[in-house]
Amino acid sequence: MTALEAVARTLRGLPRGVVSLIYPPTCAGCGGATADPGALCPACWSSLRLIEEPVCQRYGTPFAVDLGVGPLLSPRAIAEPPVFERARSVALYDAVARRLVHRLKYEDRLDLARVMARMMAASGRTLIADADCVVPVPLHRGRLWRRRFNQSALLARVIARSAGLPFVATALVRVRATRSQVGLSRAARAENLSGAFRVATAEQHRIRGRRILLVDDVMTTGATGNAAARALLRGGARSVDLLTFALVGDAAG
Ligand SMILES: O=P(O)(O)OC[C@H]1O[C@H](OP(=O)(O)OP(=O)(O)O)[C@H](O)[C@@H]1O
Ligand SMILES: NC(=O)CC[C@H](N)C(=O)O
Repeated sequence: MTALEAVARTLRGLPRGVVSLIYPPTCAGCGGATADPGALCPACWSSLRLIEEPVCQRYGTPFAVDLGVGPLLSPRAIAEPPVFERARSVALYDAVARRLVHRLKYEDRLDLARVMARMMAASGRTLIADADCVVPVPLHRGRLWRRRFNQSALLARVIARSAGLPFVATALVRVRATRSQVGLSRAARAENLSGAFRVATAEQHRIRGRRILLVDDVMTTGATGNAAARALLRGGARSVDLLTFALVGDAAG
């Protein structure tokens, strides 16, 4: 057991009140004081722009007005249908959502995965109900080595566990070391991700005939979701839905 594991085990053994005295609970969004560990403070909670129905049935983008007719498709979903069946996200990628995503991904705040995944499980309940297994968008092994963790896998694992679904972490592989999508145009994002994923032959049996719930932290243009869904469908998946924590409104974000 490492020193860190020993500390973690000791803390787990202590009553919650004692742990809170040593580590007072802080807001997952701004770091300010909160009542509950892993929760958002009232200010961050109210600024999070949660996505609610009515949404585009394919992309999960919110509509400004409820037209009272369903199922609804956005003009983009008609002009440019995605490879995945349906995408859903918890919140628009505004200041609070961005902070959560960046803290998890770039500041090693792995503890945030649990609270973010819980919100994803709620927003994605329809997708989860139709899924046979949960697959994270993989990182290329080089980036995984540098980052030391895959933020999407952390989210996917919690979602899978809470739903009682198999967590299939290694069947989808990123075979090309793509540059980050950040700062790329819509067309460049699709180009960057084209052919980046493949289903590992040895694990094809875990994908074949299955309804896959693909999990990522953010969807911007859907290029990553499309490329991953295409690989999964080629690998024999029956269908692919995409669940992300945040949805970016503009493609250059
Ligand atoms: O919908 P899209 O336009 O494809 O954009 C979303 C993708 O971009 C980000 O990844 P990034 O390329 O920054 O890689 P990283 O997660 O490894 O940092 C994000 O994590 C998604 O995977
Ligand atoms: N790659 C992405 O789409 C992430 C969202 C955003 N552009 C950022 O800089 O954080």
